[in-house]
Amino acid sequence: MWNPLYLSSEDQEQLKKQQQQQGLQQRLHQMDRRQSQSQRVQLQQQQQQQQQQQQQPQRQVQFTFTNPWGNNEELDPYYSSTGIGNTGLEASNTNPLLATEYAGDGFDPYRRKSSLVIPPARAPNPNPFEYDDRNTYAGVYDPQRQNQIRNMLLAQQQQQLTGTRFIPSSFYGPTGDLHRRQSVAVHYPPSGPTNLASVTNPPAFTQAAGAATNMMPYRRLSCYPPSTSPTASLQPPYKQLRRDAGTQGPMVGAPTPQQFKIPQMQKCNAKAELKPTLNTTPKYRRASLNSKTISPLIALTKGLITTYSLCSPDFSYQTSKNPKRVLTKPSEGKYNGGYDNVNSDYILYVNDVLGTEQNRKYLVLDILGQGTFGQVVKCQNILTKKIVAVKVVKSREEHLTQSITEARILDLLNTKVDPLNKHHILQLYDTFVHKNHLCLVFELLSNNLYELLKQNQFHGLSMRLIKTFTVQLLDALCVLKDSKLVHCDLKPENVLLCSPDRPDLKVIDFGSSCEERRTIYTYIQSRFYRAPEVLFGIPYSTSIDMWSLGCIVAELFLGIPILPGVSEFNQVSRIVECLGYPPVWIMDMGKNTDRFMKNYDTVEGGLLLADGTDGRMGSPPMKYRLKTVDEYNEEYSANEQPSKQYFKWSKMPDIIKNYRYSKKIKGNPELIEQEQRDRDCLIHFLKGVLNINPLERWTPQQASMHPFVTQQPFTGEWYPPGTLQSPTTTNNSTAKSSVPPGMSKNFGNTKHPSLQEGTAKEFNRLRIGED
Ligand SMILES: Nc1ncnc2c1ncn2[C@@H]1O[C@H](COP(=O)(O)OP(=O)(O)OP(=O)(O)O)[C@@H](O)[C@H]1O
Repeated sequence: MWNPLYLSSEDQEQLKKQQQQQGLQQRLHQMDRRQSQSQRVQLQQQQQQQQQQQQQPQRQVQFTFTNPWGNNEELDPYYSSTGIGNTGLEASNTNPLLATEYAGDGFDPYRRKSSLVIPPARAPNPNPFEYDDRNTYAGVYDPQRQNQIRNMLLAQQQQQLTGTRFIPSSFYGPTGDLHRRQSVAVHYPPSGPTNLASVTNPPAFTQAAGAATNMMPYRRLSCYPPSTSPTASLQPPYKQLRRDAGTQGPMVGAPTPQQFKIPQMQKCNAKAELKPTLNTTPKYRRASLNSKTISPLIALTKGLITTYSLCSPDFSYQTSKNPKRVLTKPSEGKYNGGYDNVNSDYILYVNDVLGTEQNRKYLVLDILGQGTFGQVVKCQNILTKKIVAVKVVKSREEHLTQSITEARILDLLNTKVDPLNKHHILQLYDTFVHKNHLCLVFELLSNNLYELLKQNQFHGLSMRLIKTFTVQLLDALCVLKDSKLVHCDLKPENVLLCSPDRPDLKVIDFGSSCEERRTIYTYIQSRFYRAPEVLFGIPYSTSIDMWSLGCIVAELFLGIPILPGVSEFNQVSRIVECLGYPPVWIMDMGKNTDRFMKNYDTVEGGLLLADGTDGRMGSPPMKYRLKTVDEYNEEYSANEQPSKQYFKWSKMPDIIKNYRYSKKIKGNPELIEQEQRDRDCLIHFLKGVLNINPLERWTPQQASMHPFVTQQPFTGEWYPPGTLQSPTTTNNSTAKSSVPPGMSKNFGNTKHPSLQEGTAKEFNRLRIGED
C-alpha cells in the first residue's frame, strides 16, 4: 500500500476519542452559563471515565517490562495509581536492575521512598592541580615513559607551530569562519519571508516553487548540496504527489488523480484477516535502479538515496559531507590551533576519527561523560569494530601528568594485580596521543551508581542489590589495599555497571589515585565522601577509601547522600552531628582543626555560648567543640548557613533505623521484622566503616567478613577477627589525646614529610574562598 500519510487504525481510534473528548469539553463550556449543576457533574464524570479508559491500556503497556533474572511483573500499582512515576518510572523501567529480583524479598524496587524530592547538589570533585603550587608530580611507576610521552606531545606541538591546520571546506560556514562546523540542529533560515508551507515543504516540492527562488532551496538536514537543489521541474516524490492529486493536473510519470485511488484502512482483528493483495506489476514506477519493484518501505528507508537519485539527477550523496554533531561544549576553538576550546578540551564531533595508526583509529560515536580531566566518548575501533570508551584528556600539562599516572596505575592493576579481570577494576586497553591530547582507551561500561539512583527517583535500592554492590566494591578495595594504592575519589559516579541488565560493577577513574607512601595531595576526594582525616589535614592512607565506601553504601540505602556538606565546615559539622567528634589526637594533629573547632586550652573565659551551653553535639571530647555557624562566619567573613536537614533524625543509626518502610511491607509483620534485622546489620556495618578514627576503621578485608556482606545471621554483636572490640564500643568514645603509634606527636607543628611544601598554606587560603 502506498500511502505514508494514511492513519493506522489505532491512530484513527485515538483521533475519534480526541474528537469525542473535544465535543464533551465544548458542551461543558456551553453549559457553564446555561445548564444545571447536576448535568454538569454528570458530564464531568462521563469525561473522567473516558479519560480513564483511554489511559488504562497505555499504562499497562508502559509499565510492563521484562526482568532478565526473574518473572515478568508489573510495577507496583501504587505508583501508577498515584501517578508518582509518570516520568520517573518510565526511566526506572529502563534499568532491569531496579526490577524485581534485586528489589528484595517480594519488595517493589521503589520501596524506600525518600522524603526528599530534590536531592542535594552533587559534591564537586576537587581539582588537585588548582591547589598545588608545584605541579611537578611525576608518574608513579615510570617517569622515563612519562617523559617519552611528553616529548611526543612537544614534537606534535612543534609540527603544529610550523604547519597549518587542514580544515575541510565543508566545515566553513556561510561567513567563512574557521570554526564553523555546524551542528545539525542549526538550520539555514530562508532569506525571504517565511510561511509554514515553506518550512514544512521544500519549495521545490510545492506549487509555489517557481516563485520561491529566493528561499533556501533545501530544508534543514537536507542532503541536497546547494548547487544541486531540486527544482520545480523535477518529479516530486509520491507523498507530495498524493497530496496534490485532485488539486492539479497529472505530472510527469505520475498517475492521474483518477488512476490514483487512495486505499481505505480497514480494521483487522485477527492475523487471518490479513489478505495482502500482491501487485505484481505496479501501475507506476517504484524507486529501484535495476527497474525491479521494491517495497515503499525499502524505498523510503534503505533505498532512500536511490529514491532521491531517481527523483533528481543532480542529487549526489557523500557521507563525508554530512554535517557532524558537535559533542563538546563550549564548541568554539580557542587553543591548540583551534582544536581545543577554552577549557583545553578537544572539540569532538560525531564521526571524527581519533588516532592515526592503522589499528588504533577510533570513530567517535557519542559522548559518555565529562569530568575534571577530560571527556569520555563512546568510540568504535575502525579495524576491529570493537566498541570502547575513550577518555580524551585535556591538553594541560597538569592533567596530562596525572592522567599518565592513571594509565600507569591501571596498567599495573590490569597486568600484575588483576590479570584475570576478576576484581572489578576498569580495564585499560590502549593509550595514544591525538592532537596533543592523551587518549586512554577503556572497556565500555554502562551507567554509574548515581545515575542508577536517579533512575530510581532517588529512592533507596533494595537491601539485596546493596549487598551485591558492597561485596564487589570491597573486593576492589582489597586489591587496592594489597597494592598499597589509594583511589582517592571513590563516589557513586565512579562506580559503573558493566551492563544495564546485570548487577556487576567496576571501579573507574584512577585519575586522583596515588601510592600510599606518596600521598602528596591534601585536597582530595569529593566532599560528600571526604574522610575526616582529609578534612582535618592529617596523613591519610587507604582507609580514606573505606570512609567513601561507607558513604556510598549509606547512599544506596537512603537514595541520597548521608553527609551532603555544602562546604568543608558544613561537611565537618554534619560528620560531628551524625557520627560524633573525632578523637582528640586527630584534632591535636590536624592542620585545619583551628578552622572548624574551638579549643578549650586557647579560648579565654571558657567555651560557653550565649545560651549557656557549650554547643557540643554528639559525644564530645573535653578539649574541643565545633565552632558555631556565627563564629565561623565572623571569623572568616563567610556566609555559612545552618545545615539543611534532609532527614528527620540526625544520628546515623537513627536515620537508617527510622527510614520509612515501603507501603508493601507496612502491613506485613514478618517482612517488617526481616527488614529491621537487615537494618540493624547495616547499621553495625556502617559503624565499622564510618569509624571516624582511621586507625580503628575496618579494612576492606575485615569489612568483607561482616554478616552484612557474608549474609550470615547477624546476632547483634560482631567484631573483625583479630580485634577485641566491636565498633559499637569504640566509636566516638575515642577521646584519648595520646597520639597513636606511627604518628608523630609534633605533626601539627612540623611539616609532615609526605606533604608538599607550601601546599597546606595555599590550600587553606584557597579553601576559605571555596567555602
Ligand atoms: N569506561 C567507561 N564506560 C562508560 N562510561 C564511562 C567510562 N569511563 C568513564 N565514563 C563516564 O564518564 C564520566 C567521567 O569519567 P571519569 O570519572 O573517568 O572522568 P574524570 O575527568 O576523571 O572525572 P572526575 O571529575 O570525576 O575526576 C563517568 O562518570 C562515566 O559516566
